[in-house]
Amino acid sequence: MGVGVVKVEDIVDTGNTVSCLIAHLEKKGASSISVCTFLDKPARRTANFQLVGDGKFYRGFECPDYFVVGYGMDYAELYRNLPYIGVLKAEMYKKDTSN
Ligand SMILES: O=P(O)(O)OC[C@H]1O[C@H](OP(=O)(O)OP(=O)(O)O)[C@H](O)[C@@H]1O
Repeated sequence: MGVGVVKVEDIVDTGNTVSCLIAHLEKKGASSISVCTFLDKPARRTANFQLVGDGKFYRGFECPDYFVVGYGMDYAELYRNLPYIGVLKAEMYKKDTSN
C-alpha cells in the first residue's frame, strides 16, 4: 500500500509544477496525493492536474491574475522575504523593448 502525500505550495499558477510532481509521486507509488496551497491563481492554469486517490485540493485564497510577491514568492529572487503579499507593477517585470 502506497503512502499518502500532501504537497504544500505557496502558489499554484499554471499548474505545471504540481502536475509534474503528481506524476512523479504517483510513479513512486503514492496512493493519495493532496495539494495544499496558500494562493491559487486559476486564471493562469494551463495544466489541469488530477489529484490521486482520495486526495483533496486545499487553498487559502484565490488570487487574481496579478504578479504577486512576498511570503516566499519572488521576482528574480527579489521581494521573497516581504512579510506581506505585494502586487508587482507590470513595468517592474516587462522588458523594455525601446532599445
Ligand atoms: O503553477 P506553476 O506555474 O508551476 O507555478 C507555481 C510554482 O512557481 C513557484 O516556484 P518557482 O518555480 O518560481 O520557484 P521558487 O519556489 O524558487 O520561487 C511556486 O513556488 C510554485 O512551485
